[in-house]
Amino acid sequence: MGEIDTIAAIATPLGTGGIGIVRISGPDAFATAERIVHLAKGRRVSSLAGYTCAYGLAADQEGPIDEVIVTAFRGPHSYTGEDIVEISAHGGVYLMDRLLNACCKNGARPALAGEFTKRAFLNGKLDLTQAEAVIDLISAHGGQAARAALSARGGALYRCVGEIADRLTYFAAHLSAWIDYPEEEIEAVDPNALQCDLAKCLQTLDSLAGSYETGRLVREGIETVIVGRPNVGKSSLMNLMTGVKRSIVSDIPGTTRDLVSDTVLCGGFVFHLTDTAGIRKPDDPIEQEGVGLALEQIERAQLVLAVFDGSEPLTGDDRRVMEACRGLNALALVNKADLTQVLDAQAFASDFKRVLLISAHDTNIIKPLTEALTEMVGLGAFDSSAAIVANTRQRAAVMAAAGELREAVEALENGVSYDAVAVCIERALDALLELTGKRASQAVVDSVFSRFCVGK
Ligand SMILES: Nc1nc2c(c(=O)[nH]1)N(C=O)[C@@H](CNc1ccc(C(=O)N[C@@H](CCC(=O)O)C(=O)O)cc1)CN2
Ligand SMILES: Nc1nc2c(ncn2[C@@H]2O[C@H](COP(=O)(O)OP(=O)(O)OP(=O)(O)O)[C@@H](O)[C@H]2O)c(=O)[nH]1
Ligand SMILES: [Mg+2]
Repeated sequence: MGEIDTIAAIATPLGTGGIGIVRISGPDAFATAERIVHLAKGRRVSSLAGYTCAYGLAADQEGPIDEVIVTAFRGPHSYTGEDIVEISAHGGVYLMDRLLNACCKNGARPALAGEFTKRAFLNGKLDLTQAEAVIDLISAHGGQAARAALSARGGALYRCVGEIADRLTYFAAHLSAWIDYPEEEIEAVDPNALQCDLAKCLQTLDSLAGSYETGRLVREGIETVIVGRPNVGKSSLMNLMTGVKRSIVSDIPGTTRDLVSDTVLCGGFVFHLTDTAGIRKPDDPIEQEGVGLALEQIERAQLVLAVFDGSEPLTGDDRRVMEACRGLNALALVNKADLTQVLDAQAFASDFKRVLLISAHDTNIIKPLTEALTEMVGLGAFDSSAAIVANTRQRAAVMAAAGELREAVEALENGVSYDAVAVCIERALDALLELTGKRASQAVVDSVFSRFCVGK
């Protein structure tokens, strides 16, 4: 390991903004900032106490750059655990670039992607799951994903895994003491109790591994397609949900021909909506292509919203839509609730998981619709404060640990030697410590931080 040096980066997005921040971290952070920023009233950057800020003028050898605010953090009480100075200037590509250059001529070097957070990890400020949560926080598109990432940043997964790791450490220690020092007065290992304890850990790991799919839906959003025969109100529903005039609406059947897509937030969850052409035996080749695209979307979607017109009897085209939805995750929306209803909800019972009466002209339906949508994709009871597995690295580690514990439980069941059980427990422990980074290889750590952006 070489000497720890001082790094600097632009921490705010590159563009025009009210304020832009250059962040400096490392042993020379204060000395570097002092050479660039001249504080008002004769104060010195190097004399600033932690968690204080001061007004000044930043300059390089060319002359003044901008008026700035300097914020001081004294290690270990900072994001990275090192000394940090943040210089906030007016946000602008030129100003930020020039400030960063000034830092790099005065004792700092440009930070690599993720290097601030990597230093925070190396200084014990966060574990690998918390570091990964920082990426998820930055890239969250909806409230639920952001809350889940914040829970992980706060250590939800870290604590859950840590508890299991602590118990496994205890079991492993007890087993090896029992095996290695049979003549000492060590409490006998009770195979039934151990099997039961391991099974409990295994159960927690299995449910954690299962949480990956839920987390993915929350992070990435749900591919949702709106289908139905012409004129039932698909585009009206699209516009109601997006809150803008996204699709053309008219009383002429066959208005929508192409796919129209947009992303909406419902209950803090992200839904990628696609409005489609009305499904019918088309009159012309262009419409025919639109119908083909609609049918393809049904196959691809994670959630199908099938719209019907409640004021009219079911037609052959309606039945074709029902058939296309059979066996899929589909919700029947009986539209035009404001008109006299002739459809019987029973008609949809066999092909759809749920039926909802709506009017695409009424914003009051958004609430019950949101509830139905989230329930349809299994997010009705989503708890954003619970520990979840947030990426494939985490899932692989959890599954590896679970696999080892399964083997340990089986070994106990079959009366195999305690040696074999101890080996499995040790391996499970390795997988969990790699997950949190307590015992992770350089390659694992590097690959986690390679996903970060510069300045984070
Ligand atoms: N200006 C600014 N805002 C920011 C950050 C930053 O680095 N700078 N962050 C960067 O991502 C996030 C906040 N993360 C931070 C985490 C810990 C500490 C910190 O000083 N920790 C100390 C003290 C904690 C305490 O008082 O309890 C410590 O850990 O000892 C600072 C920022 C978001 N907002
Ligand atoms: N009364 C009433 N009319 C509605 C409702 N929803 C939609 N409409 C009307 O139904 C007609 C068709 O609406 P669209 O949203 O264009 O229907 P579509 O399913 O997208 O039709 P295509 O694009 O042709 O497949 C329009 O005149 C809408 O104003 C509703 O809830 N109540
Ligand atoms: Mg339409």
